[in-house]
Order: sequence, then C-alpha cells, then structure tokens
Amino acid sequence: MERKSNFKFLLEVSGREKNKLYLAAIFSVISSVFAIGPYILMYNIILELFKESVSYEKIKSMAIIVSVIVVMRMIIFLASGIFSHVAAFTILYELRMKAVEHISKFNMGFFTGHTIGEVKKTINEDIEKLENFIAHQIPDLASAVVTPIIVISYLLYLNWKLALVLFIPIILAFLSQMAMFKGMKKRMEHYHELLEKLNSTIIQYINGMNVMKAFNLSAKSFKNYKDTTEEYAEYWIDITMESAPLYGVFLVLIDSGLLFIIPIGGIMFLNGSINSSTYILFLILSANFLTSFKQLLEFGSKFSMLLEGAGKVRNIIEQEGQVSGNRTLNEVIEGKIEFNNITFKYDKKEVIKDLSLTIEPKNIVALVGPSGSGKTTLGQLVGRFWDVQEGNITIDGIDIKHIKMEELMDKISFVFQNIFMLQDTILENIRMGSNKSEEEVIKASKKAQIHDFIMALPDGYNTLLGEHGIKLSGGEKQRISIARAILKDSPILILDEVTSYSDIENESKIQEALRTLLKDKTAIIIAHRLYTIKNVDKIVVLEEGKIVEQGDHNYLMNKNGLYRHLWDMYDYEVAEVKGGA
Ligand SMILES: Nc1ncnc2c1ncn2[C@@H]1O[C@H](COP(=O)(O)OP(=O)(O)OP(=O)(O)O)[C@@H](O)[C@H]1O
Repeated sequence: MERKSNFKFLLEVSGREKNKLYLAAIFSVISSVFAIGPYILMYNIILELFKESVSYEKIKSMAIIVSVIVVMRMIIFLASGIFSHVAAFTILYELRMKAVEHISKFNMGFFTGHTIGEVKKTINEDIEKLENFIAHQIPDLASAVVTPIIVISYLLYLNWKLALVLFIPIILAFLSQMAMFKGMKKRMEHYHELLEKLNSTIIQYINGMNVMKAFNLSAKSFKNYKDTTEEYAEYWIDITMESAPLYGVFLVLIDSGLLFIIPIGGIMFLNGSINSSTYILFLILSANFLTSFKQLLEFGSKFSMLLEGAGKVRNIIEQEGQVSGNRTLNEVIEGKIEFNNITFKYDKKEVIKDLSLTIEPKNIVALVGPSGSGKTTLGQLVGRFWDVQEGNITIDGIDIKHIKMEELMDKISFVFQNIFMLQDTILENIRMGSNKSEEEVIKASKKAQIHDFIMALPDGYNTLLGEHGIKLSGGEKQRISIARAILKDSPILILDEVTSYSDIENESKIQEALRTLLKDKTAIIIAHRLYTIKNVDKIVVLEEGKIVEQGDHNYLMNKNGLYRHLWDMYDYEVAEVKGGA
C-alpha cells in the first residue's frame, strides 16, 4: 500500500519535468537500438567471411557504418543524459526548497519527534537518491525494457522455437530474484533507520563535544557512535551473506542462456530446422538480450531502496504544517493577551491545565514558579510554537490560530536564553532579514547597550560572527538579541530571562537595555531571578501547569504562599553564594 503510494509520489515528482524525461527516455531507447546495430553488422561480416568470394569492399563499408553507428550512439546517449540530468537537478532543487520551506511551517513538536540527523538525512541524502532515479534509472529503465523486447521479437520472428529456449534461464533467474527480495521492504526500512541513527549519533557526538568533554562523557558518546557503526556494518554483512548465494545463482542463470542455446540450437542446426546464419545470429543476440534483461532485474533491487527514501521525503513534504489563520491585524494593536481555559500537553502529560489569564495592554507580567511548572511553555504558546489542545489564546480578542502566521510573528518578539546567531555580519544579525536601515540598526544597538562594543571590533557592524568570524560572550549575545527586538519594535514581547550574567558590567547593561525594550510593550517575562521582577505589573505564580497565585510583589509577599516561599529559598541561595564567596 505504502509502496504503491511512494511509487506514485516518485512519478508525480518526475512528472514535473516530463517533457525532458520523455526525450531522455526516447534517446536512451534509440541509443540501445543503435547498440544492437554493431552486432547485426558483425553477423553480416561473419557471413561475408564465410562466402567463397569475400568482398572486402562490403566489409569496409560495413566497418564504416559500424563506426558511424558507434559515434551516433554516443551522441544520442549523451543527449539522453543531458536531458535527464537537467530534469533531475531542477526537480531536486524544487524538492529541497520545498522541504526546507515546509519545515519552517511545522510546530516545534516535529523537531522533538524527529532527530536532526533524520531531517538532515532526508533533505540531503534521500532527495539526492531521487536524482539517481530521475537522471539514470528512468532512461536506463526505458532502454532495459525496450531493448530486450525488440531483440526477443526479432528472435521469435527468426525462429520462435529456439527463441522460447531463452525463457528457461529467465524464469529461473526471476525465481531466484523473488527469493532474494522476500522481506526486502522490512530490510530497507531497517537500513534507513540505521542510517538515521548513524547520522544523529555523529551529529550528537560532534555538537555535544564540549559539554561531553566537561563531563568526561566523550568516551561514552564515542561508544554510542562505535556501536551504531558496528550495527550498520553487521547489517550489511548479514544482508550480503543472505543474498550473495541467491545473487550468485541469478548471475549464473542469466549468463547460462548460451548453455541452452548452443546445444539446442546446435541440434536444430544439425537436423536442418535452422540454417547456419540463424544459428550465429541467435548466439550473438541472445547474449545481448540476456544482458539487458539482467539490467532490468537488477533495477528492482535499487528500486526498493529508492522507494523507501522517497517515502521519507514524502513524510516531510506531505506532513501537515501548522495551519496559518487568514486574519490580518491592524498596523497598531492594543496588545491585550488572554489565555482562555487553555490545556496543553506535549505528549500525554498535561503541562498546562485549564489555565486562564488576562494580560492588559502594555502591562508587564512575570511568570514565576518551580522548575518544570510550565513557564517557558506558556510563553511559547503565545507565538504558536505549539498549539493548545483546549481553550484558546487571543490577542486583542482574536484567536491566535485565526491570525496570519506572518502577522502574528510580526507582532511578537522573543528574547530567549539560547540565542541563535547567523553566520553573518553583526549588522545582519541585528537586522534579521528586515529592511531596516543601518542608522536604525545603530540606534537600536545604542539602546541595547551594545553599540560601543560593536564599534570597538575591527570591522564594526560588518564584523563576521560564527565559525569564520568572532565569538561572542553570553551577555553580548543577549544584548544583540535585545537590539534585534528593539529594532523589530513589536508590541508584544516574550522574554525568557537569563539565569546568570557573566559579570556585573554586563548585568547592569542588560538591565538597562531591557528597560528600554520593555517600555510601552505588553510583555511576558519568564522569570528565574526574583529580584528583577519586583516592580512588574503582575506576577503570576505557576505550579504544575496551574496558576496558584497572582498579584503584585507586596500582595504576594503578604499572602505568605508559594511566592513567599520561592523568595525565602531565593534569599537563602543568594546568601549562600555571598557567604561562600
Ligand atoms: N519539547 C518538550 N517536549 C516534551 N516535554 C516538554 C518539552 N518542553 C518542556 N517539556 C516538559 O513540560 C514541563 C514544563 O516545562 P517548561 O520548560 O515549560 O517549564 P519551566 O517552568 O519553564 O521550567 P524551567 O524553569 O526549568 O525552565 C516539564 O515537565 C518539561 O519536562
């Protein structure tokens, strides 16, 4: 069932460049027909040589025809390759763009359900395998089907009885192939699983190297990689051991065609049912016929591998993305956020439970609570990183699911702890694809307290970040990310407060930058350090996905509940640190 639809998908994908592919297939067939030409001429030359008076003129002209055919075949073969490759790379480009574009529509859930290794393998390797199918196998298949048909039809026409003899090795070889492919689909699925595992262990091993080194875990992780590589090697050894005998039988049977033709043809020749020329032609063409047939059967083995890969590509391309709403928002919005009886679970466990909360326009609300109480999740739900299962979230009374995704993203800025930097200049890292001018970027950077730092760099705003450029400290990245948000100037802000600052100077600069950023915005601060949120409009205390208290600092301190308890613990920790220092 799945196999069929994966095949359909392959045809559909290839169909986008069908004219080029038809041409490639036609040229490929012509080139294979031309490939038979030299055999026929060879046969005629042999016949000529057997004649009593050999005409060297005739042989010479046949030799010239053979060379012309060989050259023409080469040209036609090249043309077929050019058409199929142009088609393949056009399709591959489209598929890759589509896959990458489509991925951005998935909610974060997709990326927790699939490893980076898996996604990378699909976009790079599985799509690349389609190139093999489109550029090589479609034209090869066309000629592998057409050539044996032409040859066998001709042989049947010459002498159908002797031609039927050729079917004996074919039927036997076919049976051995069937035995070889039994359970192939399962094996191919296992092969792809192993390859993905191999990919993700490599990525994990390299990406996590610094953390693992710090914890002395690199040996363990290396062991994971080693084990997966071993498993992969064992898989191939098993497959080879299992299929090698059957493949050997297949090859022998296919090549045994002449074993049947020589004696049976010989007997027929001796009893006068065929003449010598027919006998010679059979000997020559049956070898050609069986080789093309071998190609056709071998195609089957590559094909099941390809279908499995095509299935993976489909999984990404046809995976339902997050449905964007179609409502647009006013240029200027109030920025009121309401959570109406929302319930959310990542998997089975409810992380947010029937929660309701209203955040008035331009108010700053801090979410506090023990680790794992759902603060980050609640913040991310506003940007539809995930969709709630029950209830709804509204902005100015409009359900966020109904708002156009681009509009929603335009109205919300996120400042996370884990800041992603593009491998680009600082200017572009602050601009983040917007068309804001350099002056505006500089203004935002000044407000974010990062301008002086940038100006002290050798290339200023044109300094490259990333692998080939400079590295930033955590606090500097934080200020760049604040500059991004100031420049974007969205009315709503979701801020995941950093847990620790590298130094006092950085800390005071970041606090100053945040004050500018938060001015006149509706903001949700996911708070980890209680003293930074003492003055916000409302503090919401979460525990196991529920609001247990809310109010301002003084109210909550007097209430003597969880908030007070968190403060007591916090004071104790701070005193400990100070005492220890
Ligand atoms: N991507 C995810 N997939 C599955 N479960 C998740 C995911 N992210 C968080 N969780 C779980 O959801 C719960 C709430 O997590 P969340 O990060 O929202 O809490 P938090 O209050 O922000 O915690 P912290 O203060 O430690 O950052 C936790 O039990 C966590 O394990």
